[in-house]
Amino acid sequence: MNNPRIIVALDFSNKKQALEFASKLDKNLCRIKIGKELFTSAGPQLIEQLMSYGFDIFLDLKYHDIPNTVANACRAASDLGVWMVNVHALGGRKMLIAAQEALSTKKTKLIAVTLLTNLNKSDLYEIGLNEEPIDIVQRLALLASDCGLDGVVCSAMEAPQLRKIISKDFCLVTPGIRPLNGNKNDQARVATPQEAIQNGADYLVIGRPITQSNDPLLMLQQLNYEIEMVQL
Ligand SMILES: O=c1ccn([C@@H]2O[C@H](COP(=O)(O)O)[C@@H](O)[C@H]2O)c(=O)[nH]1
Repeated sequence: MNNPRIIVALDFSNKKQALEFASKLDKNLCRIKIGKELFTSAGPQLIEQLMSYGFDIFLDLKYHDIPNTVANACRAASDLGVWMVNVHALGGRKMLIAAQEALSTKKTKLIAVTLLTNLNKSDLYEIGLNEEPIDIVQRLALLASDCGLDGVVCSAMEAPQLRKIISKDFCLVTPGIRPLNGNKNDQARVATPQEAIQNGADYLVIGRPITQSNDPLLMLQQLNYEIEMVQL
């Protein structure tokens, strides 16, 4: 597979568990996402190791700070040679532009988180955002696109609307993916893998449905098969 669409969220607490799990995966069937928990415990050395096994790495640290700080963090991430890194779109235009300009190699894709997929309308109301999730996601995605970023993180529920208004090269990365009738855990805005692809998602971030499966490789193969069926 030239362009694996599944990004496995390697949400483990330490390097040993993460490497053991990664050894069960196939680099031709997935990319790997390293988030805050694993990066804090294992650091950049783990990224280098996984890249040496041939995996593309999405460094999901969701930077959100003043422009100078975020720009320097993005430069450090692209120096590591990761495939993708992200920031929060809520950091605003100046931060997004500084981050984009700071990448040391344009081989690293920079994307912006719009609204976390665990948030629903009442969570948003509580923090003073009295709008539909889709309206907020759309506004932040347009901002990210205007600032020259490569794409956004959104839920697959919002992908159809974004596909109507932003160029097809703009990458939509969708967590909150659950098999039909699967446990939602702490996710709110969810979709099945088939729905995500039909809705126009480019990449599907999938954690627990794969990491907690009895046979992760088989699960990965099945999910890829389901995705391919939609693409035919
Ligand atoms: O809006 C967002 C942004 C990032 N994530 C991350 O994706 C995975 C999802 O894991 P699951 O186990 O499939 O729920 C996780 O690492 C999150 O930090 C997200 O869920 N939503």
